[in-house]
Amino acid sequence: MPEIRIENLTHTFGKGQPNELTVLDNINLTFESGSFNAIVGTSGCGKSTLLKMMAGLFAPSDGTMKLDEQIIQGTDRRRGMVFQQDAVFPWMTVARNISYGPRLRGASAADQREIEAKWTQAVGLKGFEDRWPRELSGGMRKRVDIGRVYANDPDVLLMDEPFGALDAQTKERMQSDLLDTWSQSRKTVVFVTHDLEEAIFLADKIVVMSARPGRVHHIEEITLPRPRTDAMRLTDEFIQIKRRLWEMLDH
Ligand SMILES: Nc1ncnc2c1ncn2[C@@H]1O[C@H](COP(=O)(O)OP(=O)(O)OP(=O)(O)O)[C@@H](O)[C@H]1O
Repeated sequence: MPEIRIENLTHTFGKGQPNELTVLDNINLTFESGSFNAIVGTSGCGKSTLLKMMAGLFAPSDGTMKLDEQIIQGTDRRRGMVFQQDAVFPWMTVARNISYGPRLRGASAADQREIEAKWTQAVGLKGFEDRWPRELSGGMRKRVDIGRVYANDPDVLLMDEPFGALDAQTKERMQSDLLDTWSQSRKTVVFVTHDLEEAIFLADKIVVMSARPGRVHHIEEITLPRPRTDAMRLTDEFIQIKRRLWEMLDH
């Protein structure tokens, strides 16, 4: 499993123009192979920009971003991205959505059925294979999104507030289920969120960013044991981490 290394990365939108805006300033980060990482910070500190660069959607104005020593350039199936808004195709059933990537790459019908069965089960959608997205709740559509990214078997999962639009209870269920899926394959995950509790519950490492321009303010290693359980959210250790991180954020 690969490691992501970000070195001396700076990004300025509209460089050289009167309205140029430096959103990321000298970022140095390593996301270890197989680790679950979260990025938190106030709105506008550049979290999504950093994640989109890791996806290869655009290049930094300065510095490098490497995956296994190779400079990240352009999008690649090895780096799967889940956005806040679900990207489910409304004209495909749940199963067809999930096997979309492999089908595009020419997987046989038998392989597609196998992938559909594996991932509908893994993301908790068994029994819903033939449903249409319009028949699903927001949480279920998110499950389709995650299943579809996993079905591509990426090495890295980049998640931009994937549960941001869900109610609190659904969100907690999705977090636990995501950890279950992740623990079976240990892909390298980078998860952007506003929600400190979500970051602490999920991650091995939390990057706290400060804004204007976005910089790495602090890195918190989370040593809570795995598997994580909902009861841990109420422990003193958890609450103390949350309080400490909350005080670091620019409010
Ligand atoms: N394509 C773009 N062109 C110009 N400015 C941009 C572009 N994309 C983002 N920005 C600016 O860059 C800054 C960082 O945006 P970004 O979306 O990365 O922040 P964020 O930390 O993810 O915010 P949020 O938590 O609100 O999603 C913002 O000031 C935003 O307006």
